[in-house]
Formats: sequence, structure tokens, C-alpha cells
Amino acid sequence: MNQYTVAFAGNPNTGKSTLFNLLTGLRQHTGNWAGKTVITAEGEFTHNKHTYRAVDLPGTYSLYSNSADEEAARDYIIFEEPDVTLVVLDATSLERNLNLALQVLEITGRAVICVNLIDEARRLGIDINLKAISKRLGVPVAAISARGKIGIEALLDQIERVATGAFTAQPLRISYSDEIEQGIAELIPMVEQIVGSRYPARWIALRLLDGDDSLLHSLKTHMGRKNIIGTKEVVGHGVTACH
Ligand SMILES: Nc1nc2c(ncn2[C@@H]2O[C@H](COP(=O)(O)OP(=O)(O)OP(=O)(O)O)[C@@H](O)[C@H]2O)c(=O)[nH]1
Ligand SMILES: [Mg+2]
Repeated sequence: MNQYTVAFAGNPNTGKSTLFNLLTGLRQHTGNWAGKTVITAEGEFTHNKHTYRAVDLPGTYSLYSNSADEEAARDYIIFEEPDVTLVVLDATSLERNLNLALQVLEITGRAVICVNLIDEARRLGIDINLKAISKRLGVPVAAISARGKIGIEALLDQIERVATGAFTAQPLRISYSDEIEQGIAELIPMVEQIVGSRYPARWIALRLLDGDDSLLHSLKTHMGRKNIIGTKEVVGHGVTACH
């Protein structure tokens, strides 16, 4: 019997907490992340022979450091390295919701896409091709209604496949313009030299190219390495080289 950690990510109002409450029941507690004002909830559930620690992240539209919530969700996924990141999407506005899913997949392939509010989508006559989404994104997809308690077992099976490593993800990799790809390629070796192979170097390089100071700050805090600040100059050159 193993214990795995599952982080619940998603846009605001997609039913993360409804699912979280359904799975964890009373086995949950809330708290503050160190140094952050963002409130988080943690709980536990079991499925088959495994125990899962569930972490309900704040709802965010992106992981681009636009707010304390986005920074908290981003930092959790990168630095706490959950065994599974569950991306909860609203089935009635998939196009907007998939944006966050793509960002998560740029960070980690250890993800499951949970298409929630399937009851509402059905009511509106929206038909969702889960197989096609799963094939395209390269990670498992499950449709549920957290409120109606529909599809939960199948979702947990998919979480288990990713947690145990039974499923090998091939997460969709977004290609950017030649200029940006060149900048990323130049930065990756430098990023890897500093953060090692543990963290998602491509994604970090991409954010650094975008001048994401908050990520630099978080890297410095989590790595405890002063010389990360030095990357700012390196990044400066990277950006220049790419123009
Ligand atoms: N019809 C329907 N409504 C749902 C479902 N799941 C959640 N809801 C409703 O959607 C609303 C938002 O649910 P929450 O669980 O609070 O959403 P959340 O993602 O935690 O929201 P934030 O914490 O603000 O990010 C609530 O009114 C829920 O009852 C579902 O499967 N079907
Ligand atoms: Mg919530």
C-alpha cells in the first residue's frame, strides 16, 4: 500500500472543492502555505489499495504569476512535485478551461484531466469526445459530475494509473515560434545546470524568457541557492540573443 499526493488544479468554479469534499469527506484540514496568504485544504482518501493525500489548490486561470493564487498553485505543482496533478475542467466551457490544462502539461506529464459538470454539459447538448482529448493531450481523461457523484470510480482508476506509473504519459508539447524555441534551447542547459534535472527546465526557460520575476524569486527560495539571482543576467542575454 502506497501513499500518493494528488493536487487539484483548475479554473475557479469548476467544482474542485466539490470533488475534494466528496472524496475526502471529513478527513480534511485547512491551513496556510508557508509565507503565503493563500488558504489551502488537504485531505485523504483511499482507492483500491492506495491512500491519497489530496491538496485543493486555489482556482486559477493560468500559472503565470498574475496573483498570489497563481503563484501558489504554480509553486505547488513545480516544487512539491505531486504524484498526480488533477486538472478539473468545466465541461460547459472546455475551450477556455483547456488553457490551464496545457500549462500544467508543460510542467508535468503526471496529470489527469477531469472533465467535470458533465451533467450540465449533457443538459446543454454538449457532446465531448474524451478519447480524442486524451489522445491529443497524451494523458488520461475522465468525465464526471462531482455534484451528481457520476464517474468517480473511473476517475480514481485513472488517477491510480498515473500515480503508480502504470500509464506512461506523452504530454502534448506546444511548439512556439522559431525565435522563442531558439531562446528556450539556449536557456535550457543553463537552467538545468542550476536547478538540476528534477524541475521542468523547458517550462522554466519559457517563463524566464517572459521575464517572470516571481518565478525567479520562487526558484531562489525553493532551491536555497543564491546564485539563481545570477540567472537574471543570463536570462537577459538569452532574451537579447533571441531578438
Ligand atoms: N451541475 C453541477 N454543478 C457542479 C458540479 N460540481 C460542482 N458544481 C457546482 O459548481 C459550483 C462551484 O463548485 P466549487 O466546488 O466551489 O468550485 P471550485 O473549483 O472549488 O471553485 P474555486 O475554489 O472558486 O476555484 C458550486 O455551486 C457547485 O455545487 C457538477 O458536477 N455539476
Ligand atoms: Mg474551491
